[in-house]
Amino acid sequence: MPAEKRQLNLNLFIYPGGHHEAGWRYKDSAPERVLDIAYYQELAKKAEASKFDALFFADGPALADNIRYASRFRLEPLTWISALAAVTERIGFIATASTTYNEPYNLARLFASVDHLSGGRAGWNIVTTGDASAALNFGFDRHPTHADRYERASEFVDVVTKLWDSWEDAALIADRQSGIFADTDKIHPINHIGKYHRVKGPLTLPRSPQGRPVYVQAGSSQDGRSFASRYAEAIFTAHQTLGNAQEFYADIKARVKSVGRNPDHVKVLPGISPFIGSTEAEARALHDEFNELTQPEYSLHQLRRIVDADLSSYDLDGPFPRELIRIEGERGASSRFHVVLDIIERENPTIRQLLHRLAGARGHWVQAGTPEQITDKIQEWFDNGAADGFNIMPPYLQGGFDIFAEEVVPLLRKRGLFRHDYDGATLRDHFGLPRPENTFSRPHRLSHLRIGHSTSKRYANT
Ligand SMILES: Cc1cc2nc3c(=O)[nH]c(=O)nc-3n(C[C@H](O)[C@H](O)[C@H](O)COP(=O)(O)O)c2cc1C
Repeated sequence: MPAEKRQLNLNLFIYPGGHHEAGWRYKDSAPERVLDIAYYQELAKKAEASKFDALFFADGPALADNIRYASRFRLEPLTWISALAAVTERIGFIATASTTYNEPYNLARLFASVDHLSGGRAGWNIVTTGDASAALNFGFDRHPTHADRYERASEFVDVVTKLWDSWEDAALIADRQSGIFADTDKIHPINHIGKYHRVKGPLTLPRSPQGRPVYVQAGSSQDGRSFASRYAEAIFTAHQTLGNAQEFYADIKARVKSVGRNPDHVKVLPGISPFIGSTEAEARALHDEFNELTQPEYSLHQLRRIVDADLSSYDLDGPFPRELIRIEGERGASSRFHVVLDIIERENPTIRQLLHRLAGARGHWVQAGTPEQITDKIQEWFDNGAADGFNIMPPYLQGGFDIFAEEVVPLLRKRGLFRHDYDGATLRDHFGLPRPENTFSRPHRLSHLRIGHSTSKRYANT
């Protein structure tokens, strides 16, 4: 039997008004529905009918500071996905949550609850939060540095992992006859004392269907890559060229291998925002139509956030003043800054051209073409060591997704690149990821467990 052909993983990445910054203004958008659960339930059902792996929701714990011009409010993702899991059966849900502005115990409970209630369909996009203004919502004077945020993130994930393992799989018995509901010998405190967190445990509920929700990571800096190689099972990333995406893909897979993990168990998923037309000219005209709807005040503000240069007094149709950009410090550590710098150096755009390049998807790959051309591009990256799948980022909703589902998905199937139906029931099944062993159940941890055992008895009696 020939080995089964490698399959793409596809997530629908949802921004309420679509990914193009002016998407909410497009005539076929529905900005009046962006707080209506039925709107997202329709989308989730459509993505499930197309057999997508998951829906993905970004987040940050602060209001975007230019909400005047863009549909960039933020619903809380775990609340959001709970309501979507209730009306779907197979599709996964990936919710973003910050390790800088949460506590591990609360977050472990939230995700474990969603994983249980959805039957094993939860994923966690682990972010450290780039938006410094979030600090002011949590009683801090200052946003921690890039390095400190990643250091805290590592300890945070270690704690959450231990909490998710604190009930062994066999701990839940519910035996009417004996009257034993749970085997307390199989429920362990974690007794974590670290630099950032002190957590006794155990968690308030049994191990979840997937063992742990799928660990997703979305930072591509050096710190981000090293974090990803240790923890991530799927990686979201933004690239503009095949070459850059290949470099990232090869680097991540090598790092994963070097820490003794299986590179096939870490899916690299760049973003693509497709403008689709029945001819290339029609697709380009559609893209132009969106760019006409952009508002320079918003676009300049967005650019300033990435490159920290004030361009408001410059002629938008003049050359981009490269000399304003400084690479050192925090900014130089951020991967999105380098994506933008790379566009400036490669394409030498005017300021307006750069604003339009970024308006589509904030530095993600924007492609305008026929369904055939979009399919070719996806296949090119998939076949040439640049991607295991993609975050599909429709420029507007819902039509921007509908056309991808109706026109591109069938072509991907025809080429044998995408599933006709789900094989399994959980998000891990869709991504081809194993269910992780429980760290408390491993034979070599038995001596440790004995210590935990006596403590767990104490816990049980209090
Ligand atoms: C597809 C994608 C989605 C992301 N979603 C979020 C998000 O929801 N919240 C967030 O704070 N950062 C998000 N990020 C940003 C990264 O998590 C990270 O903070 C940023 O890239 C800076 O980190 P880095 O310098 O390690 O790349 C996302 C990045 C990508 C590529």
